[in-house]
Amino acid sequence: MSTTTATQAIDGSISLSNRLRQPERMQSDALQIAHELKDRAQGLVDALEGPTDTNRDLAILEAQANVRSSARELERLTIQPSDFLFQLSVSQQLGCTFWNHEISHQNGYDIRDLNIYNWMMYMAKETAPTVAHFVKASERWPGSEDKTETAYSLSRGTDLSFFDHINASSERANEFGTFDWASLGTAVVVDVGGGGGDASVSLAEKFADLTFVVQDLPSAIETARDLARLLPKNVAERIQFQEHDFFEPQPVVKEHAVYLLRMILHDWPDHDCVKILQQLSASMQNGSRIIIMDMVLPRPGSTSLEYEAVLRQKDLVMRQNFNAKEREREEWEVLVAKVGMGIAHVATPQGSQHSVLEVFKI
Ligand SMILES: C[S@@+](CC[C@H](N)C(=O)[O-])C[C@H]1O[C@@H](n2cnc3c(N)ncnc32)[C@H](O)[C@@H]1O
Repeated sequence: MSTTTATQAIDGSISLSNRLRQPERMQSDALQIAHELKDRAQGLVDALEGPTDTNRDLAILEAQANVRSSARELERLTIQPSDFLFQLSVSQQLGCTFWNHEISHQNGYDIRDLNIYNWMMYMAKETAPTVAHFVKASERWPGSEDKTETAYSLSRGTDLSFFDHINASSERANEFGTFDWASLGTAVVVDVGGGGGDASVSLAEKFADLTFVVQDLPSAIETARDLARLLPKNVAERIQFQEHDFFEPQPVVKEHAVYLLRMILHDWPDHDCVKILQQLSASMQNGSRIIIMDMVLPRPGSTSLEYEAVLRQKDLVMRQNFNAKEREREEWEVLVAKVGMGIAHVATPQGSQHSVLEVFKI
């Protein structure tokens, strides 16, 4: 193995171990040994990169033996689901070069790939607890075909079915809960660039006094209207669909109207956002406001590396697709100030990547 390969492997494992060094995993033996393994692997790299003298070969042999010993210890452990990823990441990056580890060779995943990493985190956090409760659930409800008597519901301590539980705790439900929609009374919510109207439908189901106008380009509105035929009457009768280009003057002009921009502005560079906001500003009346639901990027280093990487990856996707971007709080402030507006409130619901920004005309 070249020293470059070794160094890359170590670098990779160091950044991964930082990403995975969450408090809930600190207690396990596996983690301790994995850290020891990492240190010992670093020792091997040092030995390999060390000065070429008579002690070098001995140092390499000794370091290699240390690595093997930690690796064997790690392999002997029964590893908890949350530790599995850590072991896998270490063995992926170190193991395949130092020893033949079954998992790394069989699966061939590169855990440095964020998608693979996210998938594995999902498996460990979401799927593993369900799997772990399968036997108990089978014992408690032998042969049950009831949607609420599952390993999933047992593992989450809920009486709800999978989908009801997901919906009750979903990011969207959470996200919408951040703003006091009920306080608007009988206002109209204009869902600007509302797509299929999903956001309006979710809100209409919860807030019976609100009415909605979902605006989008003609083809999107056509599809949305088709889908709306499936909605229950008490929801459908409060949602209108309207073809509207948000670069054109806003047709809904009403006191207390709320203009919802959900996942819109991140698709556009600043100069286009200014045009979109100017059209809304021109139509805003007494008590009107804009609710922006979009990402507010954390300042570099202010959150975990892993979380920041996920968000910044989305920032790159915006750049790659639209020459647009995700914005930090200061960037949002500068943007809305360009159209004479200010941000009254920013809230980031727990578990959501989106924030809710309440924007008023100054
Ligand atoms: C990322 S989607 C967001 C949809 C919706 N707001 C949501 O939260 O699910 C962006 C939406 O903007 C719409 N859009 C793009 N350009 C538009 C324009 N010039 N006028 C109105 N809508 C537009 C797209 O059709 C699409 O539905």
